[in-house]
Amino acid sequence: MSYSLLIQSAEKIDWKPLRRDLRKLKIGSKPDLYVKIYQNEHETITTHIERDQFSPKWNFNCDLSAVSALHTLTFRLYHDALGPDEDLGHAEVSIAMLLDMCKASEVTKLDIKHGSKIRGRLLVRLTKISLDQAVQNAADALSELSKPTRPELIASGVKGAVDTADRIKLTDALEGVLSILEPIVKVGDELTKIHPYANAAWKILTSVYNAVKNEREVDENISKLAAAMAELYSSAKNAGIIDAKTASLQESLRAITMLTLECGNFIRNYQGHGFWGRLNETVLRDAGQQMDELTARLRDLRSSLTSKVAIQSLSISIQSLRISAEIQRDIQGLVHSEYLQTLRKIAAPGQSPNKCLSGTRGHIITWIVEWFFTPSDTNIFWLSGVAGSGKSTLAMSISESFRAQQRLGRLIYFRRNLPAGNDSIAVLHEIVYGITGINVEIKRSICAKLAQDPNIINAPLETQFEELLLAPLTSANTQFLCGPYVVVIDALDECPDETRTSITALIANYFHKLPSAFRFLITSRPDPGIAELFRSRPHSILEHALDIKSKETETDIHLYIRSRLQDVRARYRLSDNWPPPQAIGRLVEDAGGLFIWAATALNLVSGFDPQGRLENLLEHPFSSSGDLDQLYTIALQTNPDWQDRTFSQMATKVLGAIILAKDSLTDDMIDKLFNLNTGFSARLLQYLGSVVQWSKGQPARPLHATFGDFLTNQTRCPPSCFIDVQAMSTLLALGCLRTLHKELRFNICQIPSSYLLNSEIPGLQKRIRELEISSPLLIYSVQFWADHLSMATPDEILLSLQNFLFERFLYWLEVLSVRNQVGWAQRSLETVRNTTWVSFPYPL
Ligand SMILES: Nc1ncnc2c1ncn2[C@@H]1O[C@H](COP(=O)(O)OP(=O)(O)OP(=O)(O)O)[C@@H](O)[C@H]1O
Repeated sequence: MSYSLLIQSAEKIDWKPLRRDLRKLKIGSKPDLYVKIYQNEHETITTHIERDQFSPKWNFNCDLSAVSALHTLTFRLYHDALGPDEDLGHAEVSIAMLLDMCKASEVTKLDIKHGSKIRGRLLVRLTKISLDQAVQNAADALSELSKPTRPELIASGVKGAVDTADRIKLTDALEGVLSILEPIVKVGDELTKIHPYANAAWKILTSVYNAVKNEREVDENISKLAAAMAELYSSAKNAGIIDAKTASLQESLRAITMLTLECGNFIRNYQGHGFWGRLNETVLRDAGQQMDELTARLRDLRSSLTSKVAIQSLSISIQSLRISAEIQRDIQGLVHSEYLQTLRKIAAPGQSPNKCLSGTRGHIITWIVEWFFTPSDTNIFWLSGVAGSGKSTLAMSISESFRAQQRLGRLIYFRRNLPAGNDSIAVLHEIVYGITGINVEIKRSICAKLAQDPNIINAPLETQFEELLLAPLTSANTQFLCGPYVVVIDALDECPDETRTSITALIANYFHKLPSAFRFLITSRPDPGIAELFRSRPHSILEHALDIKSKETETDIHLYIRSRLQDVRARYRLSDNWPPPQAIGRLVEDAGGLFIWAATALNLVSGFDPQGRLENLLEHPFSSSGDLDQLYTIALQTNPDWQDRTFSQMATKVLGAIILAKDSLTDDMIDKLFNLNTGFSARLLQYLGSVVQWSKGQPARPLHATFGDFLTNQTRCPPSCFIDVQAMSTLLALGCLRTLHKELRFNICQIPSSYLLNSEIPGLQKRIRELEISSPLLIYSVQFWADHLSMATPDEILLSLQNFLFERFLYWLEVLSVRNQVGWAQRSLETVRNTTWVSFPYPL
């Protein structure tokens, strides 16, 4: 029996982040919610994510089939930023019961419970689809697709005529699509959000068209796929979508061009001009399945267009179709996920990069997207660029667009203050984990390897690369990989020295061995070590440096500044003739092609008194364009007290804690750490909104890594705010020690989680979680001690701290009633003693 399920929305979800989750979340953000649906505990389908909402509206439709109406449906609610391991709550109901509930009122409400607490309500609707209806749907679709476009040729019955007719049908359909796509491509930059996809789709279809024009044999099904594409375009044209005057129509057009890109790519591969290798029986069977899927997606999109359904649900239906088909095939999903949990993950910092402002970077995005879609032996694109030129933002946009197309689009990004442990194995595992989502065969093969040899995850890199990545991707059953699948590694230069070399070597020496359908985008500053290794592989690595002096960059920065100033004007209700006409041009000139300059300048202007701030900025004589140091100096001096020596000494400590600490600290914690007057850090930070992300009571973080570069470099930064890393580290360490002593007198403390989370002592983790009540500063202090102290302080202090910590371990064990585990405590202390003390973010 088939059912149609609608996950409409959720009513105000009652959720607050736990302290342990804070570092994964953006300050003040609302949750990014999605729902996973399980049928009798088997994961069946997942909605898309509705970001930043307590009352998300998914309007997500899907079909379910179930053997029995007694099957249970479980709806689990997740927050994307917290990962898939723990849900926020769930609702459970049998199919029969839900059908009954939906009879009375179309949409019904289900309580989402977390333990005994009701977190909110989920609005869903379940209806039966009758067999007749399903058969009728299928028959309609079939008859529509089988309509011959050239009846006279089909009817002629001459041998070979079917091939010829199919070729004509295919070329006709392609001509039809191309003639509609061409004007979109020509309009170009006006439709910048659509343009990269339309352009790439147009190029692929043109190459397919040129190739099939002269081919004798064309598969009948390929002609049907092309016909469905042509019909979609003709409907879109009739519905006025091709002219795309409004934002929602542009979204429709984007969905259409993305799907066209998929279809064009598929036809090209099928006809033997793309990524696939030899066509064997397995490949053909999989291709047939994929062809049916694509044809169905085209048909769905078309019928949605004609019934004028909002485009949001269109793109959702595209996604759901693909996801549901994959998931349905993977009946062992739950078992597999157990094995996959053993893979290591890159510890990602809370703050992910932003995406490019719509309309900017169109040229380079088009170029990279096209490059990804063009088969070649070179499978790594290395995008280098100076600090603040916009690499991370570009990386985020590209990975997002490939993720949305279900082409992996995995983004791995490094930031200086990341905890240790992001080494080449973690990167490899992250990719292995990512590729399990591509194809069930790959997932099975990786899980089988992990099941058969659980210790593989501790084997040398080469063995793991071959067995966990290369073998699953090149095995007979997985040759059919319709690339490109894209992995983006951002800010490679921000890995600490000891891991950067090994990760760069992994990329340079191993990635080229992967099937050509796997493409990598690596971004970094032009670091000499990275450059040397990458340039030794010219056949597999294409290098491109972001040009900050180019006309395109200037135009993009112009657009960015204009758009942000418009926002400021609207926010402060300024007059229509603000900003003055020369202002934008002058800011663009001063930015000198550096996005970070423009972003910081606009942060400054958008704070208090934008008119005055803009005037100040325009009056300032910058010695050269893109002079970030002067801009940062201006940003600091928005607080007039910097002239005062005592103030500047205290303020430098606060900035030092923000720049150097691995874990972000709140204003209160910083005050305590340095024994400052309560509220000093908060008063300082409220002036620094253009360079530090912070709000009262929340952890403070530098908005960009270049701010730390500036403050810690004596030649760039004024003496009053220069941070001497070595001296500041000692101060921080001593501050931690002092605070630790003070706090210990009052609090039940917590053992540093990094030592205990892997503990073998039964029940200990649970006890620790229960005790997670005391002082975040204490936790920070101990972790800080463990991570940093020995680098900056003399041996005696280190030794006394180690002994001190040992005492504390004993104390904690007592608190946790596991005192007899002294042996374990001693081992932990050994771990502490043997820790390599080199994980400091800045070289000392
Ligand atoms: N296309 C864009 N649209 C909107 N904002 C952008 C764009 N490019 C960059 N920015 C802004 O400029 C700032 C700097 O960009 P980004 O962090 O991407 O530079 P980067 O080259 O990665 O710097 P670094 O080498 O220091 O890591 C970002 O904070 C971002 O907000």
